[in-house]
Parts: sequence; structure tokens; C-alpha cells
Amino acid sequence: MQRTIQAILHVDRSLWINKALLYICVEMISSVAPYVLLYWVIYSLFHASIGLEWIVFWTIGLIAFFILQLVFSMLAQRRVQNEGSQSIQRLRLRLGEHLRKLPMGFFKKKNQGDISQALLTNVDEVELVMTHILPQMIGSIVLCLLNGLLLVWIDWRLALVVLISVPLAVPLLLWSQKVMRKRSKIRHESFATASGHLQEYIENIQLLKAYQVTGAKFKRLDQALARFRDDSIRVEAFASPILYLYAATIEICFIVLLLAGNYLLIESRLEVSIFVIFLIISLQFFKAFRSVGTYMGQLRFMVHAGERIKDVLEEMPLAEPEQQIIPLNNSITFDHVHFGYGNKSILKDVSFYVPDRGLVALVGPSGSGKSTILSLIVRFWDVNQGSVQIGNTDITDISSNELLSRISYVFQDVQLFNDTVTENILMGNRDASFEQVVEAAQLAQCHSFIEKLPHGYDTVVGTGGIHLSGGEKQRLSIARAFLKEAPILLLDEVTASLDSENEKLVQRAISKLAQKKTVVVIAHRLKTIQSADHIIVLSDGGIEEQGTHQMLVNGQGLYQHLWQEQQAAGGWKVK
Ligand SMILES: Nc1ncnc2c1ncn2[C@@H]1O[C@H](COP(=O)(O)OP(=O)(O)OP(=O)(O)O)[C@@H](O)[C@H]1O
Repeated sequence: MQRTIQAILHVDRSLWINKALLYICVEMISSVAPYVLLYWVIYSLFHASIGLEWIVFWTIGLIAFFILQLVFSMLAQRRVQNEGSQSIQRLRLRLGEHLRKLPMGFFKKKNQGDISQALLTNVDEVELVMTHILPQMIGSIVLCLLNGLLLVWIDWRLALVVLISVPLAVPLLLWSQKVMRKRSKIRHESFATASGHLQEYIENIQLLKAYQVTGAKFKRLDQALARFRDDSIRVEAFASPILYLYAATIEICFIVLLLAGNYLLIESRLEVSIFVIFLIISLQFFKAFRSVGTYMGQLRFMVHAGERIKDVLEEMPLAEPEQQIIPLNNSITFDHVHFGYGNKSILKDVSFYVPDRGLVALVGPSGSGKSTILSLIVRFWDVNQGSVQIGNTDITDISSNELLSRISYVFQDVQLFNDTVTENILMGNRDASFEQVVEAAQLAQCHSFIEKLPHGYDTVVGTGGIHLSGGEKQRLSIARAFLKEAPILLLDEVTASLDSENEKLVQRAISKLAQKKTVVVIAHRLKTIQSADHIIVLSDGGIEEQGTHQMLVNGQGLYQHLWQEQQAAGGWKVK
């Protein structure tokens, strides 16, 4: 666990050999010291009369140790809390930043529950380990050591009986750790699966309601929750008996201690005073020893939290160039590109050129690879063969920051954050002023509807906020793109799901946005791209034909076929 924590928190060994550890040691010494005084008191009571000056001395001593214990306990706690919280905050930021740099393939292979669990629950668990469990466990170990030494000093024969509990109980503790390690790993996995399904359930609640799919009928969630319940019970069921055995071993050692002490008393080889103080201190020893077991159990339980975070941090981000090149212009070239998701081949030998400030449209049947082409331009994925270039520079030679700063990507499904309209538009450029936000909204044809919202630009939208129509959301996302002012614009079927009124507004906004930019647009409705400089028709991951609208309509190819179909479907109605 320590190695895992060091790895994920980017800290070296000194974290645990630092001031906090020193404070914990002093705190424990101050908590054991009164027993030395007590030993003295009891011994004196039995052997000599005690003078007032001794009573005063012991009282002052007790108070002094109590204050010392309190002060160092507070210092240790503060230190641990400060360092722990700061490290965890750094870890959260690092995780967020790391996730941003990972290729989309990572998000596809991982389940959503896994990722959110690593970011939220697992980080919380590591924080709990850092700020509570680990310091308390270290404290208990130090307490065991100090009390053990004290017992040896008071009576080594009885100390042997107490200390024999260590080699007897520790193997049981290690055994329980082994069982817990396996079981809690399984439990963590089923927890991640269940949270993934739960998230899916909540995200799709509208669909589930419409089709009357209730929780129990939503089988995968039901089964995942049942599996999580069973795995949780199994962790307890497998580890608890061993932990009870561990506790029983310690209890038995105490009983043996009582028998041994009584035997020595009867044989007059032990004084009552020594026996009394020995029993008191040995109780402290056993209590701390049992706590070590409890903390170790909790620690083992949380090891997987650290391991899961480590797994995420060890995922390789998209390679950044050692010496980045700044492209001279914003033309886009696909040079014999081959690409597939995993083993599934999607794009086959795709080559095309979009001149700087040119407008190229991608059309083709559903699943032909249009969106995949856009996602390769922003490096959501890397090509398998060939290259994608911007300004004749391979995009792998451009830093991801430089690359993304040059591109605005407007998706069909607009994602809004649960935040104000202003904050949602500011996503395009965090440094923009409010006046610039308003200007972008005006250009994107959304200023008038924003003004009618209950709190205008301060209205919270997205999940939990005011509901916006598809067209309104789309125009907000175009306002983001206006604010970003990137020289390359990628549009993925932005008007596909809009009614004609909204389509007109969005089209108007896009026409303004696209001015003087390199634009790649995906469109299903061919009439919207008639004026494109160049149209690329894709079919089954390859380029079927290309040219201007007029050239393609005059031909006998797929485009002409799609055009005819759309013309015929133009006036369809429900009969
Ligand atoms: N993340 C992904 N993982 C695996 N396969 C994917 C992924 N995204 C797309 N695909 C597959 O790649 C193929 C091309 O998808 P793509 O979205 O590029 O097509 P498209 O032409 O944009 O389709 P549409 O017009 O329906 O949006 C499809 O068969 C799709 O199932």
C-alpha cells in the first residue's frame, strides 16, 4: 500500500518519515510515560510511605505528560491533515489532467463506473488512509513497541507470555489480509460495474420510463447490484472468522498471563504490586495490538482503491512531440490513412486535401466513417497507418495544446455543463470578458433567447438547470465556437435533428462562424452543402467519389443516388 500511495501521490519515502511521524512517536511516548509513573506510585504504595512532595511530583508529572500528549496529538493531526489534503488535491488535479490527455480508446475499453469510481470513491478512500487509518495504525504499532519494552523492563518472564501473542497472532493477521485482498478486489470490481450500470440507468431514465423498464426489469443493473451485495457479504464472511481467531488468540494470551502471574504469586516469585501494574500495561499492549489488526484490515480493503488510481495514472497518454512544430497554415491533409477501432477496420486508404480556408463536406451512408475522420483530425485517436497533417505538418508533431487551440468542433449532441449560460459559453475561451460572451451569443443567434431566460446569462442550464431545446443548445455551442476563434472548424451534422426554424437560425450562425476558416462539415441533408468547395463521398470507410455538387449530381454515382433519394423524400408524410 505504501508503495502504491507513494506512486500515485508522487512522493518519496520521506512522506512517512517526516514530522508527522515524529509527532506521533512523541504523542505515544507521552501516553506510555504515565504508566511508568503509575508503576512507581504502586511500587511505592506497597513498599514505603509516600511523602507529600512525591504526590505533588507525580501529579505534576501526570499533568505534564497529558499536556504533551495533547499538544503532539494535535500537531500530528494537523500535519497529517494538511499534507494529506494537499496531496489528495494534487492527485485529483493530476488525475483530471491525465484523463484529458488519454486517447479515447481508454474511455471505450473502461467502463464509466470504473473511471468515476477512480476519480471519486477511490481518491476518497486513499484520503481516508492517508489522513486517518495510516497514522492511527502507525500510532498503534509504536504503542505496542513502547508497551512491550516497558513490560520487558518490569518483568521479562511475564513479558514473554504477553509477547508470545505476536508470533501466534501475526500469521492469522497475514492470512486475513490475503483473504481480504482477493475478496475486496472482487468486491471493488462488482462495485465499479454496479455504479456503471447505475450511471447508465440514470442517464437513460427518460427512455426507461417511456418503455416502462423499471429497476428490477433493468436486468443488468439488477444483476450487478445483486452481485455487489453478494461480494460485499463474502468479504465479511471470509475474513471475519480469521479476524475473530486473531482476537481470540490475543484474549487467550491474556488468560495465560493471568494464570502465569497467579502461579508466580503463589510461588512467591512475583510481587502483587508488580503484577497489578503489569496487568494494566499488558491490557494497553493487547488493546493496541488488536487495533493494529483492525487498521490492517481497513488498509487492505483500501489497497485496491490505490491500485485502481495507479492503473489510471499508468495509462499512456497520447504521445506528445519532443520538439513541436507550429504549422504555417491551416490546410488539412489525409495521406493514405488507415484506421480501425481495435481490430475493427474502419477507414481504408483515405486521402484528401482541404485547402487553408477551404470548405469541404463529407457525405455518405450512416456508418461510412465520416465522424471518425473528424475525430482523427482532433487526435481523439491516432491513425494506424498514413498521416493526418495540418499545414503540411503531421499532427503527431504538433503539441496537443497547439492542435486543439486551432480547432473548434461542433457536435450534433451538444453537451452542456450544469452551470450558467455564461460559464457554458466561456468553455470556448476562459479568458474572454462578459462583453465578448454576449457578442459571441449575438453572432450565434442565441442572445435573444438567453435574455428571455429567468436570470439571463446567469441562468443555470444543463442537468438540473433550465431545459433548452435542441436548437437552443446547438446555438450555445456555436457561441462557444465563436468565442474560441479557432481557424479550423469541424461541424458534425449540427442541424440534423433541428426543425426548419431552428435549422435556419443555426445555418445563419454557422455561415458567419465559417467565414475565413478551414471547414470540414458532415451533413446528411445534401442541400445544405451544395455550395461547398469540395464534396467527399464516403462509403464503407473508403472514398467513393469526390468533386463539386454539380459534378457529382451530374454523375451516376452514390452522391447522385443519395441526392435523388432526398429529393424524393422531401415531401414525405405520415399516412
Ligand atoms: N468509439 C467507437 N468504437 C468502436 N466502433 C466505433 C466507434 N465509433 C464509431 N464506430 C464504428 O465505426 C464505424 C463508422 O462510424 P462513424 O461514426 O465514423 O460513421 P458515420 O459515417 O459518422 O455514421 P453516422 O452518419 O451514422 O454518424 C461504424 O461502424 C461505427 O459503429
